[in-house]
Order: sequence, then structure tokens, then C-alpha cells
Amino acid sequence: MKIALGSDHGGFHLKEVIKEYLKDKNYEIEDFGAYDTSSIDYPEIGEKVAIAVKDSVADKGIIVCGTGLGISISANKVPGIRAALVSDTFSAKMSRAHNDANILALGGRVLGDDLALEIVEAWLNTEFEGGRHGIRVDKIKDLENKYNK
Ligand SMILES: O=C[C@H](O)[C@H](O)[C@H](O)COP(=O)(O)O
Repeated sequence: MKIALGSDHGGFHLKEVIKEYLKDKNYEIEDFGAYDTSSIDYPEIGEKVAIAVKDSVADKGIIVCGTGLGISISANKVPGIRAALVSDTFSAKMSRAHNDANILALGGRVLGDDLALEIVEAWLNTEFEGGRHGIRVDKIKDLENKYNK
């Protein structure tokens, strides 16, 4: 599985921690930056990761900013993206099982490294359940079509 990674400066440290963790687990990685702690605006990186997932360059994405808020809001502007901002393992699992989230968003100034990695592990190892949840995700797609004309 290929994972697109991205952060702003506020998420740089955690993004690097996640990158090393995923490499150790033999995931294929594409890193869309930030590449250091210089200030960079989160919409630029959120868009790059979102496009990689939308275009199937990557199977899933993980994005990090200070809170995870700005970068998830940005990524969710790209049609087909369901970026879930998560701070606990239960929500991580549910965002996959019920919402088929294709991007995980984390707050680098919110989470400790260990909890963040537990969340990543839970998120990557939970499958979408489909069924009634598929009907609801289809309705999210209907909303995109309705308002993105
Ligand atoms: O939602 C936005 C993110 O948390 C940003 O990482 C944060 O706003 C960056 O703030 P600053 O430019 O003060 O480091």
C-alpha cells in the first residue's frame, strides 16, 4: 500500500515520526512536504496529498498540521476526499469502518508521538464495512455533485 504524507511546519515533526514508522512497516511512501520547519501554508500541502489520493497516485493519505484542522479542511475541498481529523483510536477505526475516510488528519501540536502512531496503526488496519455505511458515503458524494458545479 502506498501512503501520501504531508504536513505544514506545525506538523513536520510528527509527519517525520510517522514516515519512519511506515517505512519500518514496509509501506511505500510519497512525502509531499514540508521538508523542514520553515513556515509553509497548510492548504498547499493539503491539496497536494488530496490530489495524490484522488488520482490514485497513493492509496491513502496522512496529513498533519498544528491542530490537523486547517489541513483537513483544505483537503476536504477536493472532490472525492474524505479527510478525518482524529485524536483517538476509536474514531480512527470508525472513520474507516463507517466513513471510508481516505485521508487521516492529525494535530502535531495536539498528540504525543506514541498516541499518534497508535491512531495511524488503527486507521490503516480497519476496512470500510460498506452496507448501510456505503449508502451514507454515497450521499456524501451526492452532496459533492450538488454543490461543486
Ligand atoms: O490549522 C492550522 C494549523 O494548526 C497550523 O499548523 C497553524 O495555524 C500554524 O500556525 P503558526 O503559523 O502560528 O505556526
